[in-house]
Amino acid sequence: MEYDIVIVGGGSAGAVLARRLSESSQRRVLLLEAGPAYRPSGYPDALALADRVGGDAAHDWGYKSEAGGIGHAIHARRGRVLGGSSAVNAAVAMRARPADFDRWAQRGITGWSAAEVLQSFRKLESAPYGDEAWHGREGPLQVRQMTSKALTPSLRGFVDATAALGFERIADFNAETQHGVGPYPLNVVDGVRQNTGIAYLTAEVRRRPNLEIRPDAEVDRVMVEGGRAYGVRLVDGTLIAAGAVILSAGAYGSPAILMRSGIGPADELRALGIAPIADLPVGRRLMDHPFYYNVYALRREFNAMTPAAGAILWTRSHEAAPGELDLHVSATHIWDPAASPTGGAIVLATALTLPESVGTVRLASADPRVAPRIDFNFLSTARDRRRLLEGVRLSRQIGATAPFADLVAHEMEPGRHVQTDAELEAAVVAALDTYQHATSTVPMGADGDASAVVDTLGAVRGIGGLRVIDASILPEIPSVATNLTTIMAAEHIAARVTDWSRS
Ligand SMILES: Cc1cc2nc3c(=O)[nH]c(=O)nc-3n(C[C@H](O)[C@H](O)[C@H](O)COP(=O)(O)OP(=O)(O)OC[C@H]3O[C@@H](n4cnc5c(N)ncnc54)[C@H](O)[C@@H]3O)c2cc1C
Repeated sequence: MEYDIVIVGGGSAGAVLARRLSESSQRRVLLLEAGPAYRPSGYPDALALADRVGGDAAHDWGYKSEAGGIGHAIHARRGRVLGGSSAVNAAVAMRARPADFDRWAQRGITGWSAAEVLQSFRKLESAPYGDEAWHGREGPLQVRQMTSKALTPSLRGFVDATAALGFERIADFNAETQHGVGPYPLNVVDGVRQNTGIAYLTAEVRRRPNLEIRPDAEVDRVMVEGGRAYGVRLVDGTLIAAGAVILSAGAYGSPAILMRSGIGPADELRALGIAPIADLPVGRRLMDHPFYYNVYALRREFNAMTPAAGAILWTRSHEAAPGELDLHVSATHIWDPAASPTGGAIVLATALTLPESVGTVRLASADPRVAPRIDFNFLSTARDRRRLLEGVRLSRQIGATAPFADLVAHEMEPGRHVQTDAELEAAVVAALDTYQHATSTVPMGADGDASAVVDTLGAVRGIGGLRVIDASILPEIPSVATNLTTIMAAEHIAARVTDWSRS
């Protein structure tokens, strides 16, 4: 056998694992990535420039969700490149809150308390600001706090208008207090998005003789015999043997690979002609943040749209549980200026950050070239609808408050003709998008939790030598963007597993 460990997917989590696991020169690590692997300084502009969000078609998996209850499909973006979705995201570097980890504990999950994960959050970052109690100074990921001065006039107007409505100003969302408004922390340096292919897989790390990174290598399935994973098969039929397999293919990729390998809901697999080897609830707990864009045309004299991100209000609906912050209003310029009559626009996007609606990821076919079926099942509860609409009303209230209101020409979306609750609900549902934060399709859980697929260190139940470590194992979606929490999860597990071949 040539490799001790094969990691499938070099995204937010996979790049972390490739670096950490190859720190021991005795361990031979292979990282397989379906997309290309650019040099750290060689990413094309479509991926490198932080103001361009979502990448391009050449580096996207092209997934579309099912229309479902909201009546339309959504482009579920995922980066297909070394760095994964961290190479196409908005580079907002915010951590899950202690209240998020408290909910994990309520599920019986141990080892992931707010105090325990804080050390892993500190370990991942290099932040030249903030209190050392919260921040790391020497981690691979460069994180910078946007200042009010660096914001465009309209983004600053958003912060000031929100503060004028009585919300607290937050200088550092990654410290003790999150309830309020302030500029984003970003993993951006000199306008370049620091994806994990850059931050974790530096030229020096890539030179390690015991680490091989193989691009353009798409995995079909995990090879399992006698209840043990012994390698993977690529879509082109190549077999690769390894002592242990880690799936880090993301919230759509990892469940799809598991199911093609016979690990998933047995009835569904049989119906597709796949022989089940472990009947587990893979793909049954898809969670994501529903997202609605309240858009304003900027007045021509305030048309600046760079930097694109931004600032955020993190707050709670009237129905939030105690201690929870279940709404975001995120202010960015991620909008085509040509679509604005004034040549400039600002988006106040509302997200429900603690949705109770749960969706699914299923296989459409045993053929790895066929995309999985993604059903977000957004707004399937009345409470989710009410809370999201409360957020959109708040966003429009900010939109009508000075100084923001003085900087914009008019509201473009949903537009002034939308006034009644029924009109607003119809407009929000018709244009609903995802925040692109899919999680929990291969959820971790305590022993005895029948809805879990992996244990608290990512080991797949009942299969030896197989782990899943990426956004799919988060037991539920955190109330914030998911990149930092995914990177943290990889750091957290990498530091705790002592024998990767056992599970
Ligand atoms: C447009 C967009 C904007 C976002 N904005 C933010 C933001 O500003 N802040 C934030 O915190 N989060 C953001 N997110 C979410 C965040 O980026 C993701 O939660 C995070 O990157 C997920 O990490 P992951 O390791 O689970 O998966 P990914 O990073 O997606 O990595 C999976 C990797 O596996 C590879 N792969 C998949 N299948 C296979 C296969 N069969 N064989 C081989 N390789 C495979 C993929 O190509 C990819 O490289 C955004 C996401 C998107 C798409």
